[in-house]
Amino acid sequence: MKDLLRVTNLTKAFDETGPVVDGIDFEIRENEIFALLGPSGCGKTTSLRLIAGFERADKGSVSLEGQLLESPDHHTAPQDRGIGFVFQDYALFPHLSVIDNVAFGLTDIPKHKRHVYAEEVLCRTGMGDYQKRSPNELSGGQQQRVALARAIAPKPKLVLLDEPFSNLDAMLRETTRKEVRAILKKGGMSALLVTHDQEEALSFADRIAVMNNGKIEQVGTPEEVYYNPKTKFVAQFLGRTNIFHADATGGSEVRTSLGTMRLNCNACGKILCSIRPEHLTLEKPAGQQPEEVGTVVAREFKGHDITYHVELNGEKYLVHTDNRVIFEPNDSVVIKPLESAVILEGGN
Ligand SMILES: Nc1ncnc2c1ncn2[C@@H]1O[C@H](COP(=O)(O)OP(=O)(O)OP(=O)(O)O)[C@@H](O)[C@H]1O
Repeated sequence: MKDLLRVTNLTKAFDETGPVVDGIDFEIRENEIFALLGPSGCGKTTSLRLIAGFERADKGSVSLEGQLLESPDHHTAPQDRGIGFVFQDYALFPHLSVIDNVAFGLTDIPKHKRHVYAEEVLCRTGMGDYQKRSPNELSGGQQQRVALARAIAPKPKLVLLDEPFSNLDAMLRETTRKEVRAILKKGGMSALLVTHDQEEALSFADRIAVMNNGKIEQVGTPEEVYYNPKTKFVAQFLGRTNIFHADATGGSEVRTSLGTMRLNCNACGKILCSIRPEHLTLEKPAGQQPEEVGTVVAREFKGHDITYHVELNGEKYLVHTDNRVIFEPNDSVVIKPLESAVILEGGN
């Protein structure tokens, strides 16, 4: 797949406290949905605004299909970038009907054709029956689909989505997310989603850049960043995990307080590792040494699965099992790894 958007060493400071976007690099490919994921204040929205053209870059560049859009010496105006936006608060024009909202930006096509085309796009986003309504007569999810119709109607090469689902309740958020993804994929469009919600990024994007403190810590597919985090921050931000130290001796196995465990690569020396709770399971003790036997200290029953909190040698571990593995608090248990642990630091 060809690169569509290329962001190189992009840097922005608002004051002397230092850059809020600090030398980020990534590219978005054609037909790709990409997410910038990170905690509040890490610089996601500022990155998006630099790409959109609402902020000026201090260093680095943004280019689309090889055309420079932004650098310290160059600035293409937002409306000339071929980029569409969908914001958190939908930002529909309240005094215009749904169809007029969508037709508004279609200045490149003759006036008499604008409504015909706007109707076509509204049908594509499932809003064909609501053309005459005003935005305040729509639910949040419907407004969001109109906002998407308006953003994609001028056929932008790239659509920027800034926390577009965060004003929707949990149920509607999930369905709207699925629908929007399907619409973008069907239309062969590329999109950049900004979110602090890891589940949203994991389920919506083809690839994710995990951002912390103005920098990108890792770029990868949802599976890569979740199961093979490169840093402690990425491991912890993407979901619950167990972090532990170990002494590696040069091979791909290591003795840990959880017993002998495989590693994701050969390592030597002190290492910091991560293993997801669902990559561990529990068994009844059967002749293990006392230091290999832990105690269940709490249990979270969630219907189809269970998370156990287990104390072992003074450390707490999380173990996620299906609901057929039943232990009670105070039971003695042995923790068994089902997969390799991932090295986060050290080991070279
Ligand atoms: N116009 C501005 N002037 C000064 N500081 C700003 C400006 N815009 C953003 N900031 C600061 O830059 C930092 C990054 O903000 P940004 O909105 O990019 O973060 P974010 O990751 O999108 O956060 P959130 O998820 O809360 O929206 C924050 O500390 C913010 O206060």
